[in-house]
Amino acid sequence: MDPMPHASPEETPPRPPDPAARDAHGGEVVIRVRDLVTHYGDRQILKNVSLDVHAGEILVIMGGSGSGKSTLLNHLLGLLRPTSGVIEVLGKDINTSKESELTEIRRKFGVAFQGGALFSSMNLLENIMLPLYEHTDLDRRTMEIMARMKMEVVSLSGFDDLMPAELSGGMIKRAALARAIVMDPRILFCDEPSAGLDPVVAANIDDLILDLRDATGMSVVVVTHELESAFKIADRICVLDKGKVLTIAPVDEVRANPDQRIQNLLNRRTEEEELDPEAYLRRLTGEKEP
Ligand SMILES: Nc1ncnc2c1ncn2[C@@H]1O[C@H](COP(=O)(O)OP(=O)(O)OP(=O)(O)O)[C@@H](O)[C@H]1O
Repeated sequence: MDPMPHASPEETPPRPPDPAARDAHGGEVVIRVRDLVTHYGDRQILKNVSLDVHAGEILVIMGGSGSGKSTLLNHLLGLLRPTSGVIEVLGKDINTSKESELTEIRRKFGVAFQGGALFSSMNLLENIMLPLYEHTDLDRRTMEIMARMKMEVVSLSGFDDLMPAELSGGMIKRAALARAIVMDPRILFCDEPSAGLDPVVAANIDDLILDLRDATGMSVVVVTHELESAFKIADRICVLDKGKVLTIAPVDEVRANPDQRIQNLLNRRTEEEELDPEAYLRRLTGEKEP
């Protein structure tokens, strides 16, 4: 008997789906939030927030100051317990998960914090290796190689020995991204990845996030105030207002949404620029930004 019968073309087994090739809006759900309610003391901060994040998509969370973006992000990271509601990350309910299960889920996501959150006493290489120390038993040499591969991805090769105080704002953001992806996460969370950077450096960070997503197929959740950045990188935008989701939709739909609260948020930058007399004067005189 032929131990390996040849399959006819009709019998060819189906290929497993390629997550990177899936439709960003119809693919597997990697984060599922339902009716999330949270309080600080007596004050209700999030009001029945529901949203999904799909495999391979970039979801940008926007909203005015105090609208609840950081609170929502902290919930997704399992750092806060809600008053009620469900938060499932990669199929696990993180509110009811044990600490050991939470650690297992956290291995599968990376976080790039707003200020970089680099340890000032460690050099760049050590900072980027940190998650490997925390979550793996790899030998130091392997960790160094893995960290350097990610430093190359974010254009920080050769800066192993620099201390955080010696890095520019853009380098700190890139270092934070390198550390966040050093474990090849399924989900990357970025808190204000381009805030405080000049426009060219900020645009580089946006390109980097897009390239990382395209290369790995990971999902990315970004909290940002930067409108240009949101429009450039988002597949979908979730607009929060006073703890409620006003809309969660593709960029073009959000821009065309007639809701005045959404339009106020989207037009904020233009209004701010119009009201800035110094910027106006600089435009007239052709002087560069200080
Ligand atoms: N630890 C806390 N204790 C009490 N109230 C808090 C706490 N953290 C945040 N808040 C309040 O909760 C609300 C939502 O805050 P949050 O930081 O989530 O908003 P945000 O949209 O991220 O704002 P920003 O863009 O200014 O960072 C705000 O009114 C804030 O004052």
